[in-house]
Amino acid sequence: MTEPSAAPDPGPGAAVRARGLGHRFTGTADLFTGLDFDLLPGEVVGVCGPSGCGKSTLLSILAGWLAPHSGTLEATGVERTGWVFQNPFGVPGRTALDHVVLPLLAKGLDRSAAETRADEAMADFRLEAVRDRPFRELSGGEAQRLMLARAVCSAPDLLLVDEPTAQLDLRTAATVNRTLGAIARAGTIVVIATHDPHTREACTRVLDLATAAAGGANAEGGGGGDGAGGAGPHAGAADVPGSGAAG
Ligand SMILES: Nc1ncnc2c1ncn2[C@@H]1O[C@H](COP(=O)(O)OP(=O)(O)OP(=O)(O)O)[C@@H](O)[C@H]1O
Repeated sequence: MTEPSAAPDPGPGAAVRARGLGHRFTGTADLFTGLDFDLLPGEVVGVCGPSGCGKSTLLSILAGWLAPHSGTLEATGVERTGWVFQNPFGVPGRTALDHVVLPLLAKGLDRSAAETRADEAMADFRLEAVRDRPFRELSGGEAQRLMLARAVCSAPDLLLVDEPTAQLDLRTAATVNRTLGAIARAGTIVVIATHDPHTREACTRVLDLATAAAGGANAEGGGGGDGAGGAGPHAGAADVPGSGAAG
C-alpha cells in the first residue's frame, strides 16, 4: 500500500500532558473527571463515548479555547493547532484548490509549488475530482476532507478532528483513517473525536469518556491498531508499540 504523501513538518518535541482533567458547564453534571493522559507525536488518539459525553468539549480544552473546570493541561512545543470541524465553513465561491493553497501561500510558497503540494494533499483525501469546484458545490464529506487537506498543509503540531468519517462511505473512510495515521507518523499529534468503530480501531490509543464520566477512572484503552496498549495511569506514546494507526 502506498503511504499517503501528507508529510507535515511540525516542530520537535510537541507534547500535551493532562492531569486530573475534568469539565462541567454551569448548571450541568460532570462530563468527565480525573482524566490523566499524555499525548506525543506519532499517536492517533481516539476520543470516544456516547453522544453528549463531552468529546467536542475535550477537543475545545485541548485547543485552548476552553479552560477545564478541574485539573491541568500543559502543552509544550505546540505552536500550531489545527481543528477540523464536522461541518466546516468555507468560502462559497472559491474553489476547493484555493482553500488548500491558502496556508501554503501564507507559508511563503509560490503559487506553482503551493498547487503541487495542495494537489498531493487533496489526492490523499480522494479529492481530485472536486479540485476546481467551488466550495458551495461540495458535499458535507468532501468539505470536511478538504479542511483536513488544508489543515495538513498547515503542518500543525496538534491536529484535532471531529468525526472525520461520519459522512463517508467505508472506502473513503478507510482512506481518511490511513491518511490521519500517516500524518501522525510524520510527527503530528492527532486527536480524533469519533463514534466510528473503524476509526476507533485505527487509533493507537483511545480515551473513553464514558468511563471518565464515572468519576476519576483513568479512561485510556488501546486502540485497535496493532493492539496498541496505553492503558494505565499516565500512559503515553512510550506505552504505544508501533504505529498501529490505520495501516
Ligand atoms: N457552552 C455550553 N454550555 C452548556 N452546556 C454545553 C455547552 N457546550 C456543550 N454543552 C453540553 O455539554 C455536553 C457535551 O457536549 P459535547 O458537544 O462536548 O458532546 P459530544 O460528546 O461531542 O457529543 P456528540 O457526539 O453528540 O457530538 C452536551 O450535553 C452539551 O449539550
